[in-house]
Amino acid sequence: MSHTPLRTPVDVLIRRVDAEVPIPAYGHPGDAGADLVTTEAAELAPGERAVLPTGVSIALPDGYAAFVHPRSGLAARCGVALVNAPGTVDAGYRGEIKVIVVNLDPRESVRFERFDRIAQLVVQQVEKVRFHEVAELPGSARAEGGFGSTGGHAATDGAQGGNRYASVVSDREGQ
Ligand SMILES: O=c1ccn([C@H]2C[C@H](O)[C@@H](COP(=O)(O)OP(=O)(O)OP(=O)(O)O)O2)c(=O)[nH]1
Ligand SMILES: [Mg+2]
Repeated sequence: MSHTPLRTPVDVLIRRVDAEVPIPAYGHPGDAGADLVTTEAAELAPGERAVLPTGVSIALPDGYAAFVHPRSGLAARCGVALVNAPGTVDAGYRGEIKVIVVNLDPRESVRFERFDRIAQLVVQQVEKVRFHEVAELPGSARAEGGFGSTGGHAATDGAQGGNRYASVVSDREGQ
């Protein structure tokens, strides 16, 4: 089945900081993210992180932002994550887009060669809000429930915050 775009693509100006870098491209029609490459080779030991250059800078229209997302293949195969996922590229940012990668594999190093695809860029419209301070917020069904308040696991039902999870994990490890 052919893919008919429902919307006209948004035009984004791009500048190559590295003369040879490929322009970010969508792998398939309908993909949300255009792949970003690293222009520098790098080797990360287990637990090590690096800020890798992508060789491109962009000028987004006002009202848009771009988000640097991880690639699931790299995550599943090598344990590579983005420290700040998703990274936020502001509309006014004209510097080179960088990717903050970390090797979460406990044993294996990971090596990136120049022009390996390391992340993907998702461009989205974003709202700008005005904050209006009030003494009381309007009620809601969820109210202040969060952090596992809907349950789903007997051990965490009724948990009020993050500490409870830490004790659940350590209890299991001791078994
Ligand atoms: O993964 C990322 C995240 C950010 N940036 C660039 C674009 C973004 O517009 C700028 C600032 O990012 P952010 O606001 O997340 O960082 P900050 O620590 O708040 O820095 P600043 O004080 O410059 O806003 O850095 C990247 O190139 N890659
Ligand atoms: Mg900031």
